[in-house]
Amino acid sequence: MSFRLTYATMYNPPDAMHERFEAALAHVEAGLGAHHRLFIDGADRDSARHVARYSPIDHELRLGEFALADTADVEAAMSAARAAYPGWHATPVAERARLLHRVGEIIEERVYEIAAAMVLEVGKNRMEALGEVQETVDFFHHYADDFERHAGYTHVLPDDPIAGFASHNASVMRPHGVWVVIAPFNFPLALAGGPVAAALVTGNTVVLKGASDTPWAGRMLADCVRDAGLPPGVFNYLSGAGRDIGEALVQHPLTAGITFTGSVPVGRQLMQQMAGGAYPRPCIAEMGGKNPCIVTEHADLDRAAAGIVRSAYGMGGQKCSALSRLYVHERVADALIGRLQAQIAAIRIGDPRRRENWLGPVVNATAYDNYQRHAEALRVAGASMLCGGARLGLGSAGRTALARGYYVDPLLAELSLEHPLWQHEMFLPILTVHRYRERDEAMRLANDSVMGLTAGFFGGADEVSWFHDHIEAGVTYANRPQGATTGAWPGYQPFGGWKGSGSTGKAIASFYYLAQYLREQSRTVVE
Ligand SMILES: NC(=O)c1ccc[n+]([C@@H]2O[C@H](COP(=O)([O-])OP(=O)(O)OC[C@H]3O[C@@H](n4cnc5c(N)ncnc54)[C@H](O)[C@@H]3O)[C@@H](O)[C@H]2O)c1
Ligand SMILES: N[C@@H](CCC=O)C(=O)O
Repeated sequence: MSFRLTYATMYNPPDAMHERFEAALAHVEAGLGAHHRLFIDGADRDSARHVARYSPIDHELRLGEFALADTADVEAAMSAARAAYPGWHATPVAERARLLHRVGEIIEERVYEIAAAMVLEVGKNRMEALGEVQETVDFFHHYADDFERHAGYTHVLPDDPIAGFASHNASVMRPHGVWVVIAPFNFPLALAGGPVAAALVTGNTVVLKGASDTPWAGRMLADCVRDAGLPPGVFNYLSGAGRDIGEALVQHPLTAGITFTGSVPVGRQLMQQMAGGAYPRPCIAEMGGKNPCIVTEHADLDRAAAGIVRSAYGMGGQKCSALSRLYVHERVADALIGRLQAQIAAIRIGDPRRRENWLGPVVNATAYDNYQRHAEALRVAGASMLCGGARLGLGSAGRTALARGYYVDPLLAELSLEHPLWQHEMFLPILTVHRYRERDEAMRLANDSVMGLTAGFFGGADEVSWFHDHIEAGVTYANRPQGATTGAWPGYQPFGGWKGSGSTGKAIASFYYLAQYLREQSRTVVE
């Protein structure tokens, strides 16, 4: 079987992938410092303000100058998207799908260059970056195929049973208009590209806003959409701060619907705003996680340790799916913790441009300071610090090679259950552990969160259905060493949260996803 990159296969790629990545990285680094603009109405557009951005790998590594959109740019993008809407939703489904497949092909042609830029911009390692770009490709193809497979969701229904009349019925799904996509920093391409593809194939036009820390990824997506030849105004890209242009987009009268991916507080605020106004407008909000894993006394502990370390510390814990709460049966707790300590000690931390480094920096100074704050809170609370707790980069007494970036040690701590950090999404490489006695206690604790995104389980095969029946989470994994709670891939694992982690109960790339970008019209015509 030939190699197919997913988050589950990325641990063992062929050498050729590394070689191609390294060539692309050299090419991207040679072009650093360029000026990046917005993309509105089919054209690159300069803005009144710009910001110089630096890499979290090295605070002196200047990535480039990035446009900061203002309210005039918001107006221009919204007007362009509104003007393009009638033509785009009248475009036959097959043509829209063809154009989206073309975007997917272009992203795939650029997979190494885009991944190299994302290593620099986000600080993720090369395989995580390559995975994210390939995931974006798959989103474009998946949604284009899915919409065609559903024949645009049009259903002809039986004629009314009325004597003397031919009364024909149909259910037709129609787009909403201008769809705003607001993306997070941690998957700035995939979690922009996925919703953009879904909104476009269903006939909406789009204004995308990237996160403040990651304007480059969104701009690279805009390049691919532009080069695929979508009509002007169908897709528009803005970069800038949430509080400025994010709010302006949400409050804009032309905004017909939103897909937001980000933190719980912001998501809930946007949901309220979208429910207010003249009438409620759809808001797909994919939000945070505080994801648990249960390990029973029947678990394969080597498998468990591998899955736990990958999910708690991969990408520095900066995944909504990251594992942050571990509940282990007391009879196997010491054995598991010993394995975790050994694996954590073997993690290579450092410049993620280098093949050998698995863990790069956290994304910015705020995350770096939060790590110190949380580590200190754990110490003050008397937690048993089993691994880590130190900052290794900027301003620390740490290793010189790391001293210019936001590097931190993976932290593992045994913590009393009363501590508030069991409830708080830290979004950092920090895992807290509790030893339980009764399986039901572990389940009660795992479900003791307002969030319910992903959950992991390691135990006997005869315990798996108990886990599935009782866990309150939208994405579940049993006995998976490739990732206890992380690593969903379009077409394999639909991805969406329960409780406070998601607003719709329908997962990304699921059978039910695209319908959320449409509104139903019942049509009765009497001859
Ligand atoms: N459920 C999922 O699929 C998923 C996926 C990735 C990330 N996340 C979550 O995202 C968070 C990390 O990402 P982040 O730090 O970028 O999140 P964030 O909530 O800080 O920002 C997300 C986006 O919202 C924008 N924004 C912020 N305030 C806004 C406002 N008032 N109005 C409009 N837009 C605003 C930001 O600029 C950014 O583009 C974590 O909580 C993580 O769990 C969830
Ligand atoms: N899709 C990714 C998580 C995205 C959120 O940050 C995973 O499944 O690990």
